[in-house]
Amino acid sequence: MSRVYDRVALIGLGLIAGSMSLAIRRAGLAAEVTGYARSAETRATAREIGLCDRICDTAAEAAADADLVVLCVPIGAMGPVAEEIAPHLKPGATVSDVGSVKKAVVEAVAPHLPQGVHFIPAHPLAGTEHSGPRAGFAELFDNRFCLLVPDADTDTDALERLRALWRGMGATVEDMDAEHHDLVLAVTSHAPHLIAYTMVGVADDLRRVTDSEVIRYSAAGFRDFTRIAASDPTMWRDVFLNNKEATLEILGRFTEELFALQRAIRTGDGDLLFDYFTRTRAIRRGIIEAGQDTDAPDFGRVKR
Ligand SMILES: NC(=O)c1ccc[n+]([C@@H]2O[C@H](COP(=O)([O-])OP(=O)(O)OC[C@H]3O[C@@H](n4cnc5c(N)ncnc54)[C@H](O)[C@@H]3O)[C@@H](O)[C@H]2O)c1
Ligand SMILES: O=C(O)C(=O)C[C@]1(C(=O)O)C=C[C@@H](O)C=C1
Repeated sequence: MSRVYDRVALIGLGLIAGSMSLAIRRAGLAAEVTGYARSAETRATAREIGLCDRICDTAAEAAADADLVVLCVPIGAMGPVAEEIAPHLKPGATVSDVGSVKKAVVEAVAPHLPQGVHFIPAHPLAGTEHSGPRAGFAELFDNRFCLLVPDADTDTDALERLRALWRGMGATVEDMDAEHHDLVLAVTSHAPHLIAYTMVGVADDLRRVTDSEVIRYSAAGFRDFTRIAASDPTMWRDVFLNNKEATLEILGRFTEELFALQRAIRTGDGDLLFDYFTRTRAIRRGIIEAGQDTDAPDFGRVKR
């Protein structure tokens, strides 16, 4: 794979930035990857494990001279970080991000960026429940989608280079507009996470009543929920605070369906339950036929 950028700067050194650095270096996509994280402890860990070619003590130092700067911080930190690096950006550089919400990130970041800097938001549909600089691995983006959010004014060369970077990291790249992205992800990622958090919370409340049996005898379905509900609290707090409208819309629909199923159970309406589960099973089979892997945690993986 050939070099796409001379210098890539990653701001925020957790699961996604760590995986990006390893994937970029695996494929030789940049001459140098610099990194910055807010806490001295994270920077020390990143240095110790050789996560990037160079770890900087300020965001400005990491971003200076970079051809691509990727914001890999929680959604709520995107705006302040953009403001901090803005005066140090090289003319012609591209700024991108990996945030799980797009409209709020565009609104928070774009106003800070100077003329002559290209801003192309992105979202790799890949992750795990782990966070921090030790969580990254080079294969995270292999066969996953990465959604880019260009607009009508986006520079085509800058867009092609960012596409080449994500393809080089193993991802399948598609474009989407920010509002549509946030609605789709509210269905496929944000609401499911909230439901998992809730279910594990309910089980935790019940634990006191059932003498820990819900944990001891947790079945596969519940274990999947606990994996998802172990995800980073800061990241997910920021996702919900910044994709409020779409998430509330989907949760409203979810609650209505839940009430309908609840009623069917109470009234013994087996036909309704059977028909409903038949329909949802077909959706699962459709995902598999479309080339996505069968394991729930691999949702988002694509056939190449
Ligand atoms: N985890 C996932 O599954 C996943 C998947 C796709 C996208 N994302 C998005 O990627 C971003 C990063 O997520 P992650 O999973 O890598 O999180 P993470 O917690 O592993 O890493 C975030 C890093 O940002 C640092 N940080 C926080 N605030 C900062 C600030 N103000 N300035 C500099 N550094 C700061 C933290 O110290 C940490 O090192 C989030 O916006 C998230 O929505 C996450
Ligand atoms: O597999 C997981 O642990 C994830 O939650 C990854 C996941 C998802 O919901 O699919 C989480 C948030 C993202 O923004 C992208 C991917």
